[in-house]
Amino acid sequence: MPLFPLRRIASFAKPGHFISRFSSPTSFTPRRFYYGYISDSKMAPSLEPFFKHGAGLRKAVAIPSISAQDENRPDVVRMAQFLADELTALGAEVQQRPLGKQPGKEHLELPPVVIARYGNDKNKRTILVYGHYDVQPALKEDGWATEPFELTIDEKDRMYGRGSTDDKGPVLGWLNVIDAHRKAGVEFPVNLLCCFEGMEEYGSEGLDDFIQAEAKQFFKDTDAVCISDNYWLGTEKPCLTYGLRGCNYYSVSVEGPAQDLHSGVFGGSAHEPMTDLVNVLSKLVDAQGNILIPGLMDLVAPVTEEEKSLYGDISYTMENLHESLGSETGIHPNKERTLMARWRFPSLSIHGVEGAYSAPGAKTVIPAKVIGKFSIRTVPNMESADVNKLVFDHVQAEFAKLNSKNKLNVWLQHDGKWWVASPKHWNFSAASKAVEQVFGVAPDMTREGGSIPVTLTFEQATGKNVLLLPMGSSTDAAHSVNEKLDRRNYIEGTKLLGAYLHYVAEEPNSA
Ligand SMILES: C[C@H](N)C(=O)N[C@@H](Cc1c[nH]cn1)C(=O)O
Ligand SMILES: [Zn+2]
Ligand SMILES: [Zn+2]
Repeated sequence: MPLFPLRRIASFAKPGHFISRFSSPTSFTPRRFYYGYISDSKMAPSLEPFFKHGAGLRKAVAIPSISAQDENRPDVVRMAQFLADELTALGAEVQQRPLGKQPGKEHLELPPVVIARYGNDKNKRTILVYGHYDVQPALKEDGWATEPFELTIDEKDRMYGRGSTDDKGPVLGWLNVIDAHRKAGVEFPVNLLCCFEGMEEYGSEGLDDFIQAEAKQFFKDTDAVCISDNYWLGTEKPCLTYGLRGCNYYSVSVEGPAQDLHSGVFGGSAHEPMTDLVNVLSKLVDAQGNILIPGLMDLVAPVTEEEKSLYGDISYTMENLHESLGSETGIHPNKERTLMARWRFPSLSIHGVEGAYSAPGAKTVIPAKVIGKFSIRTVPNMESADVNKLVFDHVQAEFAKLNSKNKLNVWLQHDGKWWVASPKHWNFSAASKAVEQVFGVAPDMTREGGSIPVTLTFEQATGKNVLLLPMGSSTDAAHSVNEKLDRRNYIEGTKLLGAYLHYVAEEPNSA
């Protein structure tokens, strides 16, 4: 790896250099835009029209690419086109690959996978980066302080908007890195393959088969994989992530009456679906987070003494937990147990009920059919089929105890496997050096409580090491109201992705 690009990237890591031009709209001129230094003192509080991909994040957030809502499918497709156009303008070879019909919703076409290649030099390593361009649902009336699909920057440089941290900010981070190298005239250190999907928040429908099929085709040159789609443990210290929990997502429906009923007329004389459902849901998990499904915890691999010893050194405090919760309602008394609950043990969450009255005001209706939704985050060594059997048997058994004449159905909506990798690989060493360069600290090695279903697929299909390199922080509220990405994380995170690619280029092969 020639020294020159690394020197350039070292200066790129210092405040005030080219990435910071996107924080200085007032001093923007085309001449200075060309890799020009703009002093920090001129930083303006807003991200308005500066540098293409700062503006790009605003445009991306404005597209409500909600994969879970059928009516937003055209927006998801529009978002794919947006990314494809941006990548093409940056000089990448881009394809939008169809994935066919959505299983169970055959009237809907799955959104395309956007794949791209930037560089094709046999003497360079090839890094495959994955991200997703779909987002969770969001409505202003859910409690957002601002419009969810309008990037809004406050006085503390927090950039609010659905998808800002999960995962449009990180995806655009990769594009920013390409753009910055082109503008700076710095040779790109690796060949980059991109794989950006539009169904991650709905269980990555269709992507596994695509990755398997392309492993020896489009992805064949891959030397390592990097995914930026999770979060730091706190707000100050970056981390590298080597594990994820899996996710089995279930629906349970209860139905009886032919239509909704007047509760004054029929209350007390008919079995009520909502009452049955609430009873069944209450038998899944207790208030301390203990899963009540018999046999489920027996599937979990025992925690070793060596593993336990890793938790003490992680930079995390109960204050970090409280800050990201926005309250002091954590279950466990200390950081070790809290982190184990998040990374090492399964959890069961109840997400909502379809068909139940949820608008403000008092409506005295008995819903005729309700569908409860819950998911289980899985960990080693839980196999999806075993989990499903225990869940289905338990739900049916609890329903039977109610002696209700209603009808219950329970089914799996989607599942994704847990993943744990070895961080002793050049991919992780390169990222660790990049963190030290950009942030001046060694990263924590973490696992993540959330799920990225295709991580394991990439590992198995390519046979290569996978690294998770997060950009956002613990207070970003991904999936929640007021999701945000701090401008600092966006800027420094973009530098981190760029520095990582330079270290990848010079890191020796792992033993
Ligand atoms: C960690 C990642 N950014 C994420 O949010 N993943 C989702 C994936 C998922 C699984 N089932 C449905 N979506 C998550 O962990 O909820
Ligand atoms: Zn995500
Ligand atoms: Zn997500």
